Amino acid sequence: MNDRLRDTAALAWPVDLVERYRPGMTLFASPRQTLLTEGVESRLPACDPSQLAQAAQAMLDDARNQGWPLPVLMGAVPFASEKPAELYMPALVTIGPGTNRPDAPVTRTPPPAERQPVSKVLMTPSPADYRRNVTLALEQIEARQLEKVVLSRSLSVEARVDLPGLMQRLAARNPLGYTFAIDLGTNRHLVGASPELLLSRKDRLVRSHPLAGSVPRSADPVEDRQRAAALLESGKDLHEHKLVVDAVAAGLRPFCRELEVPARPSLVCTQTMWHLGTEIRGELHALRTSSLELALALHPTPAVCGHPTAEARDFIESVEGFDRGFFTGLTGWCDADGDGEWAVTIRCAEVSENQLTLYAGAGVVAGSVPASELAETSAKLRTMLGAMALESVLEDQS
Ligand SMILES: C=C(O[C@H]1C=CC=C(C(=O)O)[C@@H]1O)C(=O)O
Repeated sequence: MNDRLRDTAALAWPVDLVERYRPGMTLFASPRQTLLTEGVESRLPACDPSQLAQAAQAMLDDARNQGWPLPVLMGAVPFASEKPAELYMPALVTIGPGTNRPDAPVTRTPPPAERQPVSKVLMTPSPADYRRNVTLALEQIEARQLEKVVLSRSLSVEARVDLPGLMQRLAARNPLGYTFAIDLGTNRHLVGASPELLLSRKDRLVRSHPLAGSVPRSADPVEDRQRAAALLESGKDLHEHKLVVDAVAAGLRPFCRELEVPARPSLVCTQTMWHLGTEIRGELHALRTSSLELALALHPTPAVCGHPTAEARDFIESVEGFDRGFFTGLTGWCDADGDGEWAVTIRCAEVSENQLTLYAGAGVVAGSVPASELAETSAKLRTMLGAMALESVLEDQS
């Protein structure tokens, strides 16, 4: 085997790869498989965004022609896909089993997060401005300018992050989701634990698992189950969800000879949230359509932007007050055969030396309540804050 690709599937549990992660590497752990990469062989040069998937495929084909057994491209595409993506072919890829193996722990007991002093907490927009943004969105919805828009906020904190420990805790808490740490260069990392699959491709089989319509979990088990049951019956949330499912199905249909779209969503839960989710499966017409091409064809879905897309994007730009960067973009990998997995970049943070920026958003449709959307974004922020013992920063902010 070429020494640039190590396949440890027969030997390792995901635990081994997650524990081996160090800053500067890239980790992408999913129920299907875990990839840990080191070094950068080549970076995809900036190109016309409409040519991104073709440029990526050309780079992977070149590498294969030079004798690599199965070249892989990893990285992240920002929310605004006209901005530069961070996609590269790693020098060394280690592939291990996925996190969804009942016989295999995702991590041994992860090291506990150490409490630490935090300073300079900045929320953009402020909680009051976020509620005001939701009210403005509801006016646009009432005036039929929009049907749905996803509004988010960012939280910057000055704090030091122990990235290896954080990745072990996130992976242990997110065995059915997508745990990632992408090296963005110059000491910056994009890290997260996303519950949402934008697109996965294995041979002709494609899968997408959009989530939309959510409620925070409760510590009281009875109340927790009641909230989940109410979500499944909520007309507002079912409408918010259907907009996403319809868009994903419409995006995949031209590429697929068969597409299965369940009529009703099911419940998906994380440590902090209940979501409505629908798993969509399709069979591709043509094997040359890569996972990256499919993922870019779907992006941005109404789970992160809104409906209609262009109007929602303009509204987000006019009120949100910060650059989303990679948040609500896509993160994952694609190999030279076109197989790959792309998660929606949510429940995430950008980490640099001693600065941390976290993000969370919520879908607004007719019937949304500003205070509930604010509470939903706080609960979503707790995915990352909880894994860093930083939940207290929300106390004065939500
Ligand atoms: C934009 C986020 O969540 C999306 C994904 C799942 C459920 C969502 C919702 O119910 O609003 C959002 O569409 C986020 O977590 O920051």
